[in-house]
Amino acid sequence: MMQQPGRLIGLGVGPGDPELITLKALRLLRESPVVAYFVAKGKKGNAFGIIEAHLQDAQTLLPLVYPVTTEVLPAPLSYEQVISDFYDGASQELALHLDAGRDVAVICEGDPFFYGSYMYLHDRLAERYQAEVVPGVCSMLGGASVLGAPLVYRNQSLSVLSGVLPHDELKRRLADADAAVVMKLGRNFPKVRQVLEELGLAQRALYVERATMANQKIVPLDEVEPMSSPYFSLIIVPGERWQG
Ligand SMILES: C[C@@]1(CC(=O)O)C2=NC(=C\c3[nH]c(c(CCC(=O)O)c3CC(=O)O)Cc3[nH]c(c(CC(=O)O)c3CCC(=O)O)/C=C3\N/C(=C\2)[C@@H](CCC(=O)O)[C@]3(C)CC(=O)O)/[C@H]1CCC(=O)O
Ligand SMILES: C[S@@+](CC[C@H](N)C(=O)[O-])C[C@H]1O[C@@H](n2cnc3c(N)ncnc32)[C@H](O)[C@@H]1O
Repeated sequence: MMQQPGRLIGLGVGPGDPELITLKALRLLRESPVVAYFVAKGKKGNAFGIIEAHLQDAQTLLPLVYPVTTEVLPAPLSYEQVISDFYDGASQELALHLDAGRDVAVICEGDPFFYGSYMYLHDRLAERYQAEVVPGVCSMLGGASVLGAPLVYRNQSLSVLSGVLPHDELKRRLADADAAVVMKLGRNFPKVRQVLEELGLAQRALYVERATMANQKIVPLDEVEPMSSPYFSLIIVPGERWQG
């Protein structure tokens, strides 16, 4: 008899506070024989840190270690190729478990479909295997909560922007936004702050590092040390308050 393949599960575990995991994610995490997680070299993994207290001895752990995050690659290696090969390899590793009938939960910090690496596994595997995605509280909502910043009132629209965007592109989009969230700061921080200053938005903008995590830090935007901003930080420009 053919072995019934396992399920691929993209499991959002929330932005950091272990209590911000959903009941459904917790149940599926406990039921999954294999737990995979993305992690930067030499680090513990943010998603892993959120759920590790719930793991049981019988579960197989599958760390998927990024070959590169911020390092400059020597020619002829390109970031896109190295990352694409990495996702190919990770998908094959997962497929071995799925083919053997084992469910694999890929735990994701925040939400899996919101800038999560899980998306690249999903794109490679979801046509071949049954895939289930459990949404998580994403970082911008965790950030808005700890900053005490209502995001959008009434008919305002929210722009979610990547700090990786070039200066002019970021400026054009921010100039048009009622309210905005800028993700992926890290080395992009000085450029993002510069744009906010040029637009006169710096006073309204709020900055948080590792929102809801134990080492969360909220710093006034003009006091952030430019080169110390971690990748896990974001800026919120809340919508103008509506006197309802
Ligand atoms: C190149 C760069 C640019 C960019 O963001 O575009 C980038 N990651 C950078 C840095 C960085 N990444 C991480 C750390 C350690 C953080 C720490 O632990 O403190 C650091 C910083 C460091 O190493 O110092 C870990 C990490 N990365 C992702 C997750 C979440 C997840 O996997 O869900 C986690 C946490 C896993 C966990 O721990 O739970 C996910 C993504 N990161 C991607 C790209 C995309 C994948 C590649 C692709 O497909 O292109 C994707 C999927 C986002 C996407 O799709 O856009 C940027 C350089 C910016 C710069 O120049 O400063
Ligand atoms: C690869 S994306 C992952 C997003 C995640 N899947 C989510 O749902 O929020 C990484 C970016 O999310 C933001 N981020 C994730 N978690 C964060 C947190 N706890 N506090 C602040 N920013 C966070 C940062 O801007 C970071 O550069």
